[in-house]
Amino acid sequence: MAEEEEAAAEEARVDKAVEKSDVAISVRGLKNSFGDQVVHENLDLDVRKGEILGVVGGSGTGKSVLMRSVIGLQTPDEGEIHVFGESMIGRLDDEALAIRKRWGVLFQGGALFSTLTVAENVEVPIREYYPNIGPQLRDEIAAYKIRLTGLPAEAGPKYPAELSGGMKKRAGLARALALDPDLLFLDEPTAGLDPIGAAAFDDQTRKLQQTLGLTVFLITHDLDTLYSICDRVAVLADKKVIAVGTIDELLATDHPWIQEYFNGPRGRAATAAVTREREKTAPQPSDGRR
Ligand SMILES: Nc1ncnc2c1ncn2[C@@H]1O[C@H](COP(=O)(O)OP(=O)(O)OP(=O)(O)O)[C@@H](O)[C@H]1O
Repeated sequence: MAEEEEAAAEEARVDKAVEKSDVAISVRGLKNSFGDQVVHENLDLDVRKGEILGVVGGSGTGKSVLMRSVIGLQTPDEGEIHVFGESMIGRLDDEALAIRKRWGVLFQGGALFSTLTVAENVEVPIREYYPNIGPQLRDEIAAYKIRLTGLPAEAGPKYPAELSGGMKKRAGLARALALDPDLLFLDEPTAGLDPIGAAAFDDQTRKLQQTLGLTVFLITHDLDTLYSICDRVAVLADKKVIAVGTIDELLATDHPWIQEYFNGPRGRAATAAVTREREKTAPQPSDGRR
C-alpha cells in the first residue's frame, strides 16, 4: 500500500512538473504495434504550448496512430503520454474527462455525422460534455463557432452532403472548437482542397491559433502548410521521431528522407514560394532617390 501511495505521489509530482513547464504534450518511449507490425518503438516527442507543430512522415509511418495514442483512441504497448501534465495512459474515461475537454480534433475528411446538420454536428460535443447547457445557449455557441471558422451563418442548417470539401473541413473545425479547447489536433486538414482553399484554411488555422492561444498538433503532407504556418516540424521515420525543429534546422540534418522531402522538386518549389513571399513583405532598403 505504502508503495502504491509513493508511486501515486511520484506520478503527481511528475504531472505537476510537466504542467508547470512549457510542454503541452509529452510522449516518452512510445511503442505501438498491430500483431507483428511494430509501428512505433521508443518514440519521444514534446509539443510546446502555443506552437503549431507540423507532423510529417511517409505514408504508413504512424502519424495518425501517434495522434490516436495521444487522444486515447489507441492504447500503446509501452510508453508514457502526458497532456498538460496529466498522464493519459491507463486512465479511466471519467478520470480523463477534464483533460479531454481541453482538446478538439479534426479527423481526416472532417468525420461529420451525415444525418446531422452542421450546427447539430457542432453541438455534439457540447451535449456530450455539458449536458446541462440548454438548447438556446447550445444553438448560440454553435452559431458562434461556425462563424469563427469563416463559414457563413447559412451553413448551420445544411447537411454535410450539401457542403463543398472546404466547407466540410471548416464545419469539422467548428466542431473541434466547440468546447473552447486549448489544444487542437488536425489530421491532414488541407488534403483534397484546391491550393487556394488550402491556403485559406491555413490562414484561418493560424488566425485562430493566435487569437485563441491554441497549441496545434497538425499532421500534414502539405509542404505549403509546413512552410506557411508551422512553428516547428516533427519527422516520423524508422518507427520514431527522427528530428524536430524549424524547417531550417531540419534542412541542416543529413537524414536522406528529410533531404529528399524538403529538397526534392516540390520542397524546392515551396521554399522558393516562401522566399518570394518574404522578399515581397520585407522592408525595402531606401536608396535616398525618392
Ligand atoms: N487499427 C489498425 N489495425 C491494424 N493496423 C493499423 C491500424 N491502424 C493503423 N494501422 C497500421 O499502422 C500503420 C500506420 O498507420 P497510420 O494511419 O498512422 O499511418 P500514417 O502515417 O498516418 O499514414 P498516411 O500518411 O498514409 O495517412 C499502417 O501500416 C497501418 O496499416
